[in-house]
Amino acid sequence: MKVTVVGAGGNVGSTVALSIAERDFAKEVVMVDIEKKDGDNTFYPSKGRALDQWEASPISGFDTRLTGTVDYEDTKGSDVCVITAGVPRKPGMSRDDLLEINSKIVKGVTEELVKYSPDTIIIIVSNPLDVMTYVAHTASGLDKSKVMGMAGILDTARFRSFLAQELDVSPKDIQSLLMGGHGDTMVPLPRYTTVSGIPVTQLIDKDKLDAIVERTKKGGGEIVGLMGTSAWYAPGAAAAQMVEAIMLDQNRIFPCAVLLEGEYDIKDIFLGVPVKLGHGGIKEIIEVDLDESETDLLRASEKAVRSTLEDFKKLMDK
Ligand SMILES: NC(=O)c1ccc[n+]([C@@H]2O[C@H](COP(=O)([O-])OP(=O)(O)OC[C@H]3O[C@@H](n4cnc5c(N)ncnc54)[C@H](O)[C@@H]3O)[C@@H](O)[C@H]2O)c1
Ligand SMILES: O=C(O)C[C@H](O)C(=O)O
Repeated sequence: MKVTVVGAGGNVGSTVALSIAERDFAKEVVMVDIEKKDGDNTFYPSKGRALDQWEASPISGFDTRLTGTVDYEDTKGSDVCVITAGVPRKPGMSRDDLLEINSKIVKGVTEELVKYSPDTIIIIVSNPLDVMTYVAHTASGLDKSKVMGMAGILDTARFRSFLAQELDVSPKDIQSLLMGGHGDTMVPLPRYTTVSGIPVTQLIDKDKLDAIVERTKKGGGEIVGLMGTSAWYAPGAAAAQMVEAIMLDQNRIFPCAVLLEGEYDIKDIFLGVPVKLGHGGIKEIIEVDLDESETDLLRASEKAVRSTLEDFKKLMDK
């Protein structure tokens, strides 16, 4: 029950680590980041954040050991590794603008991780998400069931939280599905959204629902506009939920970015679809019926991700 989080000296990574610790199912969370120089000083953000979080254990009541490091040897034998290493976007940027810098980081980090944990499961968080998951899969040599991207849980959580606010109901009672890439072309699916089993379309006007769908698609950008950098609380909780589902073999159904090989008539890219998560990683890709307009939206999202993937391949050829 060992988890590694790389990029854990930063915002999302440290939140993933704390969220895992607070759930108290893992024995150990190793937090990796690089050292930072400032003049004559050298700082170790992953060690600092790990120590600060471990000091919260008596108050929050968890046993999960949090340790910080810059040495991959300490990650040896990890069951699950979460990669949040990379640069977040700033206002005016798209996630795709991070392609060049983050692909180098994710490739390097993945190679280090599999050196010490050749059977691990990898969850990618770094953006642009769908292509970074492709990069990690290629660099790791791991089976496709063991490499996945976190985005759909976050995006559906945004959709669910906005609906809960509009309907004045508990967010816990809203279930939803969302597919496609983690960008503005993502495809929230109101037809697969219910409030305790009641189709949401029966509870809310079409205009209001359409506005909430649009807000969800731009949910990441809304936070960037407010903070000058991207979100971490909801993304951190979402990645921790995936780790928990895998390690406790919960067989939970979540939308995750996975390698498609013909499912939904899509091949050779990572894209968000519903999957069953448990021991071993992705146990099953679930194919749901989509109507014509939903299929068109998924195709458009596939096209957008494919275009970023082509850009990545061109970078590799340079
Ligand atoms: N998938 C999602 O839904 C989602 C949500 C939020 C953020 N993100 C992405 O997650 C990434 C991290 O965001 P953040 O807000 O935590 O940024 P951050 O700057 O706070 O943290 C990133 C950390 O990565 C570290 N890092 C950089 N290069 C590294 C390397 N080679 N090895 C180890 N660590 C390295 C940095 O030192 C930094 O501490 C960004 O790419 C962001 O776009 C994705
Ligand atoms: O929006 C971003 O750049 C970060 C992340 O993908 C998000 O959706 O919050």
